[in-house]
Amino acid sequence: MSLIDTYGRRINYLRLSVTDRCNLRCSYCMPEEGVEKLGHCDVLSYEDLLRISAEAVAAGIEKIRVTGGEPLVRKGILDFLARIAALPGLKELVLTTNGLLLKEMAQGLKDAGVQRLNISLDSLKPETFAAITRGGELQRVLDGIDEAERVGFPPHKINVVVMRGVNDDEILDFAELTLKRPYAVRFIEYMPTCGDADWRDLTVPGAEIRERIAQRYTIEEGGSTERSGPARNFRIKGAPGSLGIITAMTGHFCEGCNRLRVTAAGVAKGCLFSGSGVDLKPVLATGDPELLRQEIQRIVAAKPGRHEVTDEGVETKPFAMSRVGG
Ligand SMILES: Nc1nc2c(ncn2[C@@H]2O[C@H](COP(=O)(O)OP(=O)(O)OP(=O)(O)O)[C@@H](O)[C@H]2O)c(=O)[nH]1
Ligand SMILES: C[S@@+](CC[C@H](N)C(=O)[O-])C[C@H]1O[C@@H](n2cnc3c(N)ncnc32)[C@H](O)[C@@H]1O
Ligand code: SF4
Ligand code: SF4
Repeated sequence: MSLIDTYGRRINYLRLSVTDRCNLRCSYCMPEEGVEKLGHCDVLSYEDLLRISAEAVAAGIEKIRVTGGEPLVRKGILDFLARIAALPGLKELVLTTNGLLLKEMAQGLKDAGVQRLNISLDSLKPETFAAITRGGELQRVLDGIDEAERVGFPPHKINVVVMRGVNDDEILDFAELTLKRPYAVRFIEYMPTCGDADWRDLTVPGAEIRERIAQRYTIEEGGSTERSGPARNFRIKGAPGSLGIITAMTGHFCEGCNRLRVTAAGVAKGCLFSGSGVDLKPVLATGDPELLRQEIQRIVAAKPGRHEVTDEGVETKPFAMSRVGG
């Protein structure tokens, strides 16, 4: 089976948010006081998340990325991941994390069948890291990254949200990390999802990030695979690691978009910026897998052609990325 939308795009990638909770409060993701938490009844049970995943895979999804909030803070996550990994037909199970709990959980994640980790890391300086994350301890994340490598994960993808005047002085430091380690460092353009008025000052265009690296190093174009994300990849000549830029604001990767999202509250979204999305709870309540599969097919059919972030900002209402899963 395959899921093809009205623009001819094959949708084979599901981003599944398992919680809206987080052990950090990144300034670009949520307000300082945090966001109102979903009640326990509003968060989908693991059983329901599994039913959605099973039907999505049966319909044509090949890759599932588990995200959040912070997925590693949800109780029982390792058992859940092992059950997802066992779904027949699923080719890739991957996870996006802030890395704070990796030191303790890396082995468990590997044993559960997670194949690869994307780790958010916005600064290599303890004070800047603490300021961006509002209290996070950099060393814990670095230890977690090392531990995940030690237990045998393939080279990690490191996500860096670049913000002018905050961490853009570290673009070269992050690029140089790929000279020492085989990581895929991806710079993400800051998106004004929280409705902030000063986003123009903060967003550093991908072209500028690349140019700053190119001024210092010879760069070569790098490849991307069919199920790979929205990053445009390149590398410093001779480096074991690679670099990528996710031009969420200035670029147009929507024509190649292959993804579907389900939030922790059970709302399916054809696009990161889809306003209200489709609540899957009523169809889950019927207990009928066929109806669930049909609903997934309908959401794919209604997937918008492009994003609603333009040079003017975000057209949709502000939202906390932690609610949608990035
Ligand atoms: N606009 C937009 N941004 C996205 C999309 N997918 C990912 N991003 C941005 O890229 C960030 C990093 O995403 P990840 O969770 O690492 O997933 P990914 O980039 O799909 O990862 P891979 O599948 O490993 O390439 C997200 O949090 C978003 O900020 C997308 O479909 N549209
Ligand atoms: C919402 S987090 C969820 C997973 C996990 N807590 C983490 O931080 O990796 C997923 C991704 O969204 C990105 N993100 C959140 N808000 C963003 C924003 N305003 N602009 C760009 N990326 C953002 C984060 O950097 C992170 O890589
Ligand atoms: S980006 Fe991830 S770690 Fe940071 S607040 Fe959002 S959900 Fe938490
Ligand atoms: S903005 Fe929407 S359509 Fe564009 S790549 Fe992201 S999810 Fe896909």
